Amino acid sequence: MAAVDTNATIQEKTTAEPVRPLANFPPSVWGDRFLSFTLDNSELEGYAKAMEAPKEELRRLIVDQTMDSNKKLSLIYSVHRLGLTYLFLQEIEAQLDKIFKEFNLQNYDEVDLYTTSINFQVFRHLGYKLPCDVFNKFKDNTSGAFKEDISTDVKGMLGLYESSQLRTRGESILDEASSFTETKLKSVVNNLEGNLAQQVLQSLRRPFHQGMPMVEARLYFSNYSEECATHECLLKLAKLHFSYLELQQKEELRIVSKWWKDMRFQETTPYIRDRVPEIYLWILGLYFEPRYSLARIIATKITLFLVVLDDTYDAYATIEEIRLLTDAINRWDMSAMEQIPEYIRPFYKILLDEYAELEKQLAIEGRAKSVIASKEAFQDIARGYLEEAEWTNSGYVASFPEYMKNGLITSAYNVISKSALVGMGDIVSENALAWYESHPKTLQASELISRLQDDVMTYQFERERGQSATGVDAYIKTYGVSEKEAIDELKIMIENAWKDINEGCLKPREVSMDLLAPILNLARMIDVVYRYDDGFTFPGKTMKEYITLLFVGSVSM
Ligand SMILES: CC(C)=CCC/C(C)=C/CC/C(C)=C/COP(=O)(O)OP(=O)(O)O
Ligand SMILES: [Mg+2]
Ligand SMILES: [Mg+2]
Ligand SMILES: [Mg+2]
Repeated sequence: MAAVDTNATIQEKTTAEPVRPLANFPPSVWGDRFLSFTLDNSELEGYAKAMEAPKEELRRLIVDQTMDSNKKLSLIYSVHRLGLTYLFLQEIEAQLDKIFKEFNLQNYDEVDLYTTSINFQVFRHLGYKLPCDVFNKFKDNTSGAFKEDISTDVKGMLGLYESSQLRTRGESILDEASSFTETKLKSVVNNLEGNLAQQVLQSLRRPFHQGMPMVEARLYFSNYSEECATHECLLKLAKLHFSYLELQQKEELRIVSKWWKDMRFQETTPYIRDRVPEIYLWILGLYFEPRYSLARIIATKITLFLVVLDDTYDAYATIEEIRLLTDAINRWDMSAMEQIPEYIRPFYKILLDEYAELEKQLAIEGRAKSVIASKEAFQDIARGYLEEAEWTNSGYVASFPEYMKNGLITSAYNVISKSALVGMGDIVSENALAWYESHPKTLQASELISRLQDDVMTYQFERERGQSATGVDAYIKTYGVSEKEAIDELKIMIENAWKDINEGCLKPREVSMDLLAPILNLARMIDVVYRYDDGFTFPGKTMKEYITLLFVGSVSM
């Protein structure tokens, strides 16, 4: 009998597939449908030309000195809700500077709740801290509660509800207003009809301030047709603007979908979530302005790399492979290819090539630093993901402070916000980049919202899969509270982080709103994706609805 080749059997044993934490994520709902779009540039230019006339007419209205200030603020509110502020920013700020300077609380004595709330929202959205005292007169002096009689004023209640989302720390009247109006609006919504019913339903589902600007603009156009019709030029400009943006965004989605397919990630790493339209929607949420087209494409690619990385660490690699891959990402050198497992080499090569290409392109503009900042943040998150994997591998449950220190990094909002800067052009000055690198409070708040909202919605799924580190379990362990109390506490932290973001967007700002908007909008996208469920792993509700609204239907107006 031939000697048993023990080496062979040992060899067989060691090459047997290791046990992998596969997640069997639901497949993409979109397939290749966004690849077939073809952009007709003459159609795009046609919309741009047609926008000129209504744009000039609207500009004249905005600067019209004869218009009553409440009417002017109401017009600016509709302009803002339709996503058109960026076309008139100087004119709008000049008007608001003037009206804000004349502010006097007595002027609001006779102003109704709805008008007061429109004024409040316009000023706060544009960065002016109109005092929340303007709402004091709607409270009963003796009981201190909101007067019951305002609860029949549905439009006023809706305006107060939307206003309360813009509160900062210490504005307790707006904390009360948020819950008071939400309760009242929920109690009447089923008896409402027409546009008002749609308006209340939409705000209760997601207030404008927490929504995705591009989608909110489309919903405003549908649900507030009367307000949009007050000026013909506003209606016309909004329609043409939506048509222009739709073509440009469908082309961007085609470009990133084609890139993803050409890179063959679904074949080389088939265990990952196939979510290209969802990640493009996420990045579109950061900035929809036409001038940020290239920025969206770059940021989408880098965020897709993050999905590959996160799912590799969470749903496929062994701890040994994770250690080798993290070391390779720290080394950031093609020579590290041989140390990492076969299946992840294509990803590693594409990652390094893509960043090298970006660095070369941006060096021409003298802005390679923004690429370096993004790359370093990418290396940082790989180390953060390794830390989580080590905890899971050893069964260690981190203390809450320890978890959060790592969790702000694994929120991915540092690397995504820095990646969003890469294609934004000259607005990203040295000072702007230094501000981001200083890890400002507004960015930390957005990271906290991302980390904790995601944990609140995914911790059961992740706990079942043996992941020991989530914000919920760390909080329970550290403070010895029940799961429900832990979740309630995390939600309070999220609410306070929103107040910090609101504060950070008020003048005088540390950097221009162009640089704050991606951070604010990243927080908004967490509400879009995780308010009701884990809308990214299971994207069949909100994300599917938003992708259909923006990229499948046509702008039927
Ligand atoms: C954490 C978070 C919401 C990040 C949002 C930014 C973003 C799109 C990151 C890319 C990786 C990703 C989709 C994580 C969310 O899923 P997950 O629940 O698997 O993330 P986790 O493994 O960090 O919990
Ligand atoms: Mg994950
Ligand atoms: Mg993860
Ligand atoms: Mg999660």
